[in-house]
This record gives sequence, structure tokens and C-alpha cells, in this order.
Amino acid sequence: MATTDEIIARNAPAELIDHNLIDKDVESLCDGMVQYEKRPARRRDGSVAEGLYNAWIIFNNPKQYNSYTTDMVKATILAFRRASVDREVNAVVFTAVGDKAFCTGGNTKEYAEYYAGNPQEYRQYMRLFNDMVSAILGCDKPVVCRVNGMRIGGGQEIGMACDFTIAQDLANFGQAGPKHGSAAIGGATDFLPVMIGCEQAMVSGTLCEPFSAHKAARLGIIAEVVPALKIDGRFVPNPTVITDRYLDEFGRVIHGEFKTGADFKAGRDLLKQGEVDLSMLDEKVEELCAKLIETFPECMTKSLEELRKPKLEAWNKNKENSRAWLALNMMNEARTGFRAFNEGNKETGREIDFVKLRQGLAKGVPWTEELIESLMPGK
Ligand SMILES: CC(C)(COP(=O)(O)OP(=O)(O)OC[C@H]1O[C@@H](n2cnc3c(N)ncnc32)[C@H](O)[C@@H]1OP(=O)(O)O)[C@@H](O)C(=O)NCCC(=O)NCCSC(=O)C1=CCCCC1=O
Repeated sequence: MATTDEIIARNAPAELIDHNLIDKDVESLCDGMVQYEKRPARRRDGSVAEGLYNAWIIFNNPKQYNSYTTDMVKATILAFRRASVDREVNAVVFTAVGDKAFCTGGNTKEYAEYYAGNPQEYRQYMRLFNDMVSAILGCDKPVVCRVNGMRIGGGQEIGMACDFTIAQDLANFGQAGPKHGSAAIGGATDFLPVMIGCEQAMVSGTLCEPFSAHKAARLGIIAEVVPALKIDGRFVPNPTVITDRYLDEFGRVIHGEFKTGADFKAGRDLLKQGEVDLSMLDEKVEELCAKLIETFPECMTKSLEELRKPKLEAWNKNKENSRAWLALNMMNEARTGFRAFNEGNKETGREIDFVKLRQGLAKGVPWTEELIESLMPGK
């Protein structure tokens, strides 16, 4: 009887149809600010599965905390489509360069300097953004978000669109929307309620308070958390976060909450002494990809399609309305909030005086250029 290898050699067609829409490198769309790499896939025993790969989609804008520009959004859509139709690809690993940030959402410089006050342009941008989220949710391969650093705002949204998340434990998570002039309707308001329930979704989507990777794991936003800090050559958990106790003296869950006061300061000092090493993150990601490869491929894709439905249905129901609202919101609150972040700095702060604005609006003051200028930090 012929071996499977012999049958493959005998029966594989000489030519395969290419299902890609365009024949361009992902990198060429965005000056290399999104990278697409096929890395050899491995079996669970660690050996290379010849001819099979994991597609790594890597944001490369570390100076701006891996926020995505319009060109990067286009490149990301192409990258996910490429991985989706590539017969050799087992899984997609979505990550970013460095150890500070996976992604902090839309590029606030571009928002402030190009899209602010330009709703028709932002509407076109939002078509691309929506297609990026849909490309993740529609990828025929399992998508693993490798959280190398903070995942905030739109970064959290595209991260939650992924099927699995593995995070290094120095990474923070959360939304930025209402603090910076937006609403977290690029996926967060759709995904959060189905992932963590309405109450915690409300807390995250409105208050915009960052939370730790340990808390993200507890809430069920991420699948796994691994240490990344090495002190004297040994991995230790994030020292600014409570990880050694589950309950406080009143029986409230505190595991994963940030430490406070002197404990927080001591944790931060320890953090500065250590070095960040993402090798455990990479091991976990490889381990997951190896588990995924040892399954039937079509049963895997069907399982993904079914299990994505709660997220996808909410997303599809809302994404067009969200696009229209976000475009018009670029005339006032987004225009103000993103400019404030972009024009502010550590000294002046990067947020507006929200109470002043509310006081004006309570008196019926209209949105004017003059009002917006007056709200900029340092004015
Ligand atoms: C809380 C932060 C993420 C991190 O704060 P901190 O640790 O204090 O670092 P910073 O000094 O603020 O940032 C370091 C440098 O990175 C630049 N940076 C950070 N984020 C961005 C970004 N998103 N775009 C461009 N540049 C960014 C920052 O300017 C610093 O560089 P500098 O040269 O100035 O020193 C904090 O950085 C933060 O809040 N960032 C902004 C988060 C944000 O508002 N994101 C956009 C949210 S809205 C969004 O993503 C949307 C998606 C689609 C739907 C609609 C929508 O709104």
C-alpha cells in the first residue's frame, strides 16, 4: 500500500488557483509598518511540520505604541486575507514589535491632524477599519493575539476580535473612547458584553480605566497570561499587581487588581530593576499553534465559525451605524479629544477639562472652533 507521502506526491495538482485579490506584499502598502511572515509550524513534540506555517502579522509602529495608521489598516486587511486563503497556513499570530504595546488603537496624530473636522474622510477610514475587524472575524484560520504589551482602545477591539489571546503580564488592557472623544464602538461594545457580561463591559467601555493582564484573564477576556519580567535571571509576576491573594479581608476578589500606595511604588521600582523577556510568551503561543495544527482543518474552521457567532452577530448588527456615528462625531467631541491628546503633553495633560465642557453645554453653548480651541490642554 502507498504511503500518505506517496499519495500526496502523485495526486497534488501541478498548479493551484491563487485566491488572493491582489499580488502585492503586505509591507509595500505601509512602508513596512505591518509585517507578514510565514514561520515554520511545529507539532506538539516540537518538530517542524514541513511545508506548513503560522502566519505572523506584526504591527511595526513602536514609537507610537503600535497604533495603526490608515495605510496599516489596509495592509492588515490584506494580511488577514492572505493568511486566510493560504493552504500552507495553520494559524495566524497577530502581534506587534517590542514589549511596550500590542496596539493603542487608531493613530491619534492622524486622527487629530487629518480626520478631525473631516467626517466624510473619517467615514471612508471607518470603512477600512470595519473591514479590518471583519477580516479578523472572517479569517479561515484560528487567530491568536500575542499580546506583547498594552492593548488599549482600538487595539483592544481588534485584539478581542481574535479567537485566542495570550498576554505577557506587564500588559494593560482597556478602552480609551469617552476620555479621548470617541465611543468604543469599533468592536468593544459588541464583544465585551458577550465576553465578560454587561456589567463589567459597562465598566470597561465607559470609565476607560486600564486593567491588568491578570484581571483580563480573570474576567475571561484572554485565554492565558505569562510572566515577562526577569529579576536576577528569574521570572516573577508583574510586581505592580496583586497576584498572591485572591480575596481581601472583606471577601472581595482582588487578584489582578493594581497595588496601591507604597506597595505600588515598590512594585514599580522592582519593575525598573528587571528586564523584560518574552520567551515564555513565545513558548505559549507556539504551544497553542501546535495544539491547533493537530486537528482536522475543516472541522477547526467550522468550529471557529460557530464559536465566533456571538461576537460576529453583534458586530454585524451595529458596525454600519457605528461607522456613520463615528464619522459625524469627528465634528465635535472626537475633533476635540484627539486634538487634546495630540497637542497636549505630560506637563499640560492630554485630556480636556470635561467639567468645563459640560458646564458650557449645560448652558446650551454651541460647538464652535473657538470653544474647541479654548478646551485644548494648556489653554
Ligand atoms: C494610555 C496610553 C495608551 C499609554 O500612556 P503612557 O504609557 O503614558 O504612554 P504615552 O506617553 O502616552 O505614549 C507613548 C508614545 O506613544 C504615542 N502614542 C500612544 N498611543 C498612540 C496612538 N494611539 N496614536 C499615536 N500615538 C500614540 C504617544 O503620543 C507617545 O509619543 P510622544 O512622542 O507623544 O511621547 C496613552 O498613550 C493613550 O491614551 N494613547 C491614546 C489611546 C487612544 O486614544 N487611542 C485611540 C482610541 S479610539 C480608536 O482606537 C478607535 C478605533 C476605531 C473606531 C473609532 C476609534 O475611536
